[in-house]
Amino acid sequence: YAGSLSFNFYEQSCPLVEHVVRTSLRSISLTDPTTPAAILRLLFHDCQVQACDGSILLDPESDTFQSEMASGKNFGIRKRETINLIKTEVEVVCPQQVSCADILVLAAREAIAMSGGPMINVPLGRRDSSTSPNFRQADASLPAANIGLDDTLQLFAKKGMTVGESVAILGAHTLGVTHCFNIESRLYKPEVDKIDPQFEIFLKMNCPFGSFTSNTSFIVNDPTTLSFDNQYFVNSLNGHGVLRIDAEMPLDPRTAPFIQTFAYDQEVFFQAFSSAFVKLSSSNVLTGNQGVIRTNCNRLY
Ligand code: HEM
Ligand SMILES: [Ca+2]
Repeated sequence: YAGSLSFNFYEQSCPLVEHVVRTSLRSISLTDPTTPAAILRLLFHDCQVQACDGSILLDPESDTFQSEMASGKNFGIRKRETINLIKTEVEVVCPQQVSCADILVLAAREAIAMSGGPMINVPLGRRDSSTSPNFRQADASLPAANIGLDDTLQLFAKKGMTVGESVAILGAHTLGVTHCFNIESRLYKPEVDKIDPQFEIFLKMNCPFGSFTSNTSFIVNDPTTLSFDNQYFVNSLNGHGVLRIDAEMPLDPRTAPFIQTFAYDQEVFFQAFSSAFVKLSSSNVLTGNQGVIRTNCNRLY
């Protein structure tokens, strides 16, 4: 049967879960301050393939090596092991109660809050996938790095987001980095979107031709890459959007008003982001007795 998500789902079965996720993620982030960015992107990529069901956490099956992580669109995805580490701690206090999918959602909302963003109240009760999507499914479901605005708005409309919420959720790019690999086509292949000439010089200096396979050449997504603030919108208004979508939104009449509002008023951004985050993380999830509660997030059984 399908159940439903609720805000007090673990009140009886695991009242400590939020506390465990919070303290654990905080201590891990002390040793690597880029953890919050990685966790937030990890959540998006989990939710995009099937649903937020922990499928991205599954290791390749030894005989096929065809897990969704084999998709090129998951380039740069990190910290899958962090979720399993937190899961191990949760298993100690409440064995077999909390899904990996919920732990990832809780970790992502802690990642946002600990970086200075809003503390988002998230509904819980997701179940983990009992199947392992392959890289083809991930290829088909994840947006390309050079996706344009129409396709992006369509993608988020499928999660029930308004245009304002779609703009807000991309404010997640207030954290973290983009590897040169992901802007190769923007910089060195004839593309439809125009780059501010000064900024193009900056990008090409940091991502010279031939740097694409390197794991160590990247551009920060906004100047305050460790803070969850509204600088992403200020940055993209100034023509410094790193990805095509970051650059297109301030130029399109459908999205420009939201970019301006969010750049001007961080509180309005935080509110729109919070409702978008709940939609992103609740869409089409497994509940009730669908799916499973994994013991080890990286394995099906
Ligand atoms: C049209 C939709 C989107 C596209 C095309 C897109 C694309 C990308 C790309 C290409 C990167 C760079 C990855 C790398 O090179 O390591 C990135 C980074 C990132 N994205 Fe997105 N993204 C989208 C939506 C989202 C959403 C909805 C979220 C979260 C709610 C998100 C969160 C992040 C974060 C936090 C990073 C930084 C990761 C890190 O530093 O490790 N993105 N995104
Ligand atoms: Ca998934």
